[in-house]
Amino acid sequence: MPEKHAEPKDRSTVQSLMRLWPYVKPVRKRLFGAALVAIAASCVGLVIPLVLKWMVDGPVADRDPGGVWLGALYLLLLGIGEAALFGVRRWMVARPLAGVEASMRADLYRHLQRLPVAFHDRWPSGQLLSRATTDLMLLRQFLAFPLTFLLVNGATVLIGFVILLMQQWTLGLVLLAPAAPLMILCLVFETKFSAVARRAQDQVGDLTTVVEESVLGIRIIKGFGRHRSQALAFRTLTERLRTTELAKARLLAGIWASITLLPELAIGAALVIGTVQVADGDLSAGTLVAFLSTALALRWPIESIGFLLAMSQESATATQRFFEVMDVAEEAEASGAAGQAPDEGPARGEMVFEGVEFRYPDAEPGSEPVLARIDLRIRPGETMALVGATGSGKTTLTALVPRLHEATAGRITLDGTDITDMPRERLRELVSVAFEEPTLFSAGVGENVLMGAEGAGEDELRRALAIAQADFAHGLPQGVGTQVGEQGLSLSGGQRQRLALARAVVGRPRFLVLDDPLSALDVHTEALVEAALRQVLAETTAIVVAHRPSTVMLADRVALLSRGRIAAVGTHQELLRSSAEYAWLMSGAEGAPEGPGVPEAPEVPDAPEAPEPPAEDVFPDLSAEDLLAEKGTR
Ligand SMILES: Nc1ncnc2c1ncn2[C@@H]1O[C@H](COP(=O)(O)OP(=O)(O)OP(=O)(O)O)[C@@H](O)[C@H]1O
Repeated sequence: MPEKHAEPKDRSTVQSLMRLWPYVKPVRKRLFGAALVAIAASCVGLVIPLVLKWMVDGPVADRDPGGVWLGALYLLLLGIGEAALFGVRRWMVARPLAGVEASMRADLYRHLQRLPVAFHDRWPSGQLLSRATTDLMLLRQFLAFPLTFLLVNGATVLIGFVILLMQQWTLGLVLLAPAAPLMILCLVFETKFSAVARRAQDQVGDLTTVVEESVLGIRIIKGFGRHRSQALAFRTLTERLRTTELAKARLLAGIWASITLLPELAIGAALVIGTVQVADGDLSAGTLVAFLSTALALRWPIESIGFLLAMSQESATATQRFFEVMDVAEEAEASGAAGQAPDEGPARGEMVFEGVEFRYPDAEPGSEPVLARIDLRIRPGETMALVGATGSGKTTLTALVPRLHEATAGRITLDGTDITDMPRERLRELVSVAFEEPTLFSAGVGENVLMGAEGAGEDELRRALAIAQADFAHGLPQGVGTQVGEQGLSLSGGQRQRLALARAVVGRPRFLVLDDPLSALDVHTEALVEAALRQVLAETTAIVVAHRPSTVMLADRVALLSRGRIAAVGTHQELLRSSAEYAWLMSGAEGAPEGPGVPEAPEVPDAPEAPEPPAEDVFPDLSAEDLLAEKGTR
C-alpha cells in the first residue's frame, strides 16, 4: 500500500502558484482582459446604490413617479450590463484555460515517459494519476475562478470602501474595524488549511493507487477470495480521507463564519449609528440607504474570500504536487559526442560488458551491488544464454542493455560504442526487448506488434507473427485489427508472450534481449517458437535469459550468473561438465538450498567429479581477451 509521499518543499502559496506562470503566460492577455471585464462588472454593481441614493433623495422625496420609473429603468439596465459583463468574462477564459490544462497534462505525460524506470519503481501509479487528473483540474478551476475573483473582489472591496468613506467617513471607519482581525484569521487559516489540503490530495493519490491495483489485480483478488480484505483496506483509506475532508470543512466553516459574522456586526453597528445621525439631521436618508446598499453589495466579495483562499491553497498544493514530478530529472541523454559508430560502417553486432556493476538506487548504503564485475563479450551474431538462480540478477543485467537502468560502474558497448554515448532513441532502435511478463496495450493486435519498429508494414508484421508462432492473430474476430483488452488480459498468457516476442523481432534488430520469453508456452508451441526463433537469432546478437534446457539450446554459449557475478561462460555441455551449480540449475532437481538471496552453488553428490579443464578447452571459441576477462571473473 502506498504510504510514502514526496516531501513538500517549503514554498509559500504565492511562490508555489507563481510556478504556473510559464503555462499561463501564453494566455495572460485573455486572463487579464477577463479580470478587467469582471472588475468593470463589479463596478457596475457598485453604481446601483448610487442610483438608489439619487432615487431616494430625488424622485421618491419629491413624489415624482416619472423619476422613479426612470430610476427603475437605470437599475434594470445596470443589472443587465453587470450580468452581460460577467458572461463575457466567462466566455473569455473558458477556451484558453482548457488549453492550459491540456498543455500541462501533455507536459506531465511526456515527462513521465522520459523519467527513468527507477522513478516509476519508486512512485505509486495512483499518485501520478491523481496529479494528472484531479490536481490539474483544480489548477484550471483556480485560474478560471479564484485567481480572477481574488483580484476582482479585492478591487471591488477597495473601490467600495473608497465610495463608503466618501459618502460618510465615520460610518466607513466602523465598517473597516473588522479588517485587522479578519486578516489575522485569514493568515492562521491559510497555514492550517495548507497542511490539511496537502494531506487530502496525497490521500486521494493513495486511494487511486488502491483502486487501480484492485482493478488490475481483480483475477488474483477473486481467485484468492481477497475481496473482503481488499474492501477493508479501501474502506480504511476512504475513512482516512473522510476525516481529512471533515477537518478541511471545519476549518472552512470557521473562517466562513468569522468572515460573515464580523462584517455583519459592523454593518449592524453602522445601521444603528447611521439611523441616529439621520434622526439628528446630520445625514440624509438617501445617503444612509446608499451607504448600506454599498455595504451590502460588498458582502459577497468579502464573504467569498474564505473559500477563494481555500481554493487557492488547494491549487498551491496541486502546483507543488505537479512540480514534484516535473522537477525530477529525465533520463540523461548521450554523454559524449562519439556514438555514431553503430550507425556507420558495416553492421556487426558485438556486445561487450566491461567491469559492469549495478546497484538499485534505493539499495541500502553499503549493501552488496546486485551486479558486480560483469565482463562478457558476445560476438556478432552470437546468442548468449543467461542462466542463474532466481534473484541472481539476470533480469537486471538485461535491463542495462536498453538503458532501462544505468550501470553504476563499468560500461556496455555495442560495436565498440559505449551505450551511454548513443542517443537513447538510436540505442532502442538497435536493441529490441521482450520480457517474461509481456505487456500489451489497449490497441489492435497488429498495432501492438508494430510498436516494435518504426515504419514497419504488413509484410514485417506477418513475418514477425510467423516467427513468434502468433498466427492465431489472423484468426481473431477482426484479424490483426482485433483490439486486445487493457494490458492484453483478454488473451492467454502464451498468446501475449508470443505477441511480445513478435514485437521484439518485427524490426529485425541488430541486438535482441529476451528475458525468458517462452516461459508461458506449452512444450509443443515452445518447440515451434524455438525453431522459428533460431532463424532470427542467426541474424542477430542476442542475450536470452533461460531457465530451461530447451531455451538454453537456442544459444551458442551460456553465461552462468551467480550472486550477481559471472561464474562461468561456455557451451551448455561444457558448463554441465564444469559447473555443479549449472548442472543443478539445468537438472531441475529438488532440494535446492532456499534463501533470501542467491543460493550457494549446490553440491551435486552424484555428479561425476569433473576436473577443471584448461581454459582453452572450456572456452574453445573465445578470444584471448575473452579468456583474460573471464578468468578474472571466476
Ligand atoms: N526495482 C528494484 N529495486 C530494488 N531491488 C530490486 C529491484 N528489482 C530487482 N531487485 C533485486 O535485485 C536482485 C536481482 O533481481 P533480478 O530480477 O535481476 O533477478 P533474476 O535473476 O532475474 O530473478 P528471476 O529468475 O527470479 O527473474 C534481487 O535480489 C531483487 O530483489
